[in-house]
Amino acid sequence: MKQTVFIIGLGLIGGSLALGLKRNKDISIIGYDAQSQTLQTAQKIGVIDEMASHMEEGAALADVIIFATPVNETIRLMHEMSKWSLKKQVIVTDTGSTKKEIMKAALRLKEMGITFIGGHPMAGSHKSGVEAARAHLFENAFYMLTPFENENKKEVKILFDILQVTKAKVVQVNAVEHDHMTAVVSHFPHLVAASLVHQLAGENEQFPFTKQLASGGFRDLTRIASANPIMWRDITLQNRKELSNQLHMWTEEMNKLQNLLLHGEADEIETYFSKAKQVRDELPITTQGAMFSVFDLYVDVPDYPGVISEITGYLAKGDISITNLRIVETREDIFGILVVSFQTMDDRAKAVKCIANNTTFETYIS
Ligand SMILES: NC(=O)c1ccc[n+]([C@@H]2O[C@H](COP(=O)([O-])OP(=O)(O)OC[C@H]3O[C@@H](n4cnc5c(N)ncnc54)[C@H](O)[C@@H]3O)[C@@H](O)[C@H]2O)c1
Ligand SMILES: O=C(O)C(=O)C[C@]1(C(=O)O)C=C[C@@H](O)C=C1
Repeated sequence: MKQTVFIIGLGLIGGSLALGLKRNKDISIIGYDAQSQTLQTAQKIGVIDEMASHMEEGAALADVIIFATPVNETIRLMHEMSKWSLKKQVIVTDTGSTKKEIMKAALRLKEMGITFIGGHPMAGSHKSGVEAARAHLFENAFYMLTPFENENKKEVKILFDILQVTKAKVVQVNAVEHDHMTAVVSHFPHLVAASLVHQLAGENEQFPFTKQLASGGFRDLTRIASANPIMWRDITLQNRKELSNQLHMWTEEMNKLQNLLLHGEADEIETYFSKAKQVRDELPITTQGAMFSVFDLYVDVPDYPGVISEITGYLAKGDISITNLRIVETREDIFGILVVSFQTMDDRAKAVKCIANNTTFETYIS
């Protein structure tokens, strides 16, 4: 059955969803973005099938409406939506990183008989904008749905089926639990990353060389601080209660560490690091083989048969030896899924050029 999906906000997430959903030939995508340049680019590079000249126009034609806008803007638009004319059976969803406030705003839609199912794909990047959109962004990532409890079972199933083509692992959670869990693994780490960068910036006057020394560790820890500030302003404001609790716990943890250091408690410090290492090493991502050695290269490739031999073929032609090759089956904190290892840094640098010359796949060095 043909379905029309209307996506509002064609940035990294809206654009990636459009590309992912378009793999299903029965889905046609109408798009809208507040930035006319973005809307035109989305049409030009084939992210959407059709442009809506304004939101109500696209909404009236849609079987599914997806808000992929910053979360405060999504709430504002959900209020406006109550004035739009929509298809009777329309399913409305979003991609926002917070869910409690969004579901609160959805109560008004519910009273009007409009089905709203909260959504949040746990995959993304510090990049934003339609140019960064990728059809395969959600492959193997968790995609959380937060319907109203015990309601809309039929519509949840329809949305679940539509999302299957993105190859995400679609799961249902409750909005309050969602905001607690994402505070721990996503929102609070963002505060920490930003604060570490500020701490480095504070060194600039007296020790300007410090920032040049920021290599692997600092860069790994702070990559996410390069993300869109407006998006993160909205997320952290909406989830501020959870973040305040996390901050409180973190402060206690830091005080505990400070004490151990001040008293030179060598054994306890070692135990502290050992426990952290154990938990970190047991995270799904590392058991799935994502550990990297010094000369690993992450190649952001779509999941289709033959893609590995395509890459290794180009490297062989370029006379570049590889020492290992593996697939990372999650996109939760790194971009590429194909990890190619090299014996030397020089080989890896040659591989970056070789892949850029022969493909459009992006490469990353963790
Ligand atoms: N970036 C991530 O890693 C990530 C991951 C999962 C979910 N999310 C969530 O998805 C949503 C979108 O994030 P993104 O990374 O795609 O951001 P983005 O900045 O790449 O894109 C947002 C787009 O929304 C448009 N927009 C803003 N206000 C609008 C309005 N009133 N009407 C129409 N368009 C409007 C912007 O012009 C922009 O093109 C956010 O709610 C975010 O919390 C982000
Ligand atoms: O990989 C990144 O850069 C992200 O920040 C992605 C990330 C995350 O924290 O994991 C960020 C916010 C989203 O709501 C979901 C995913």
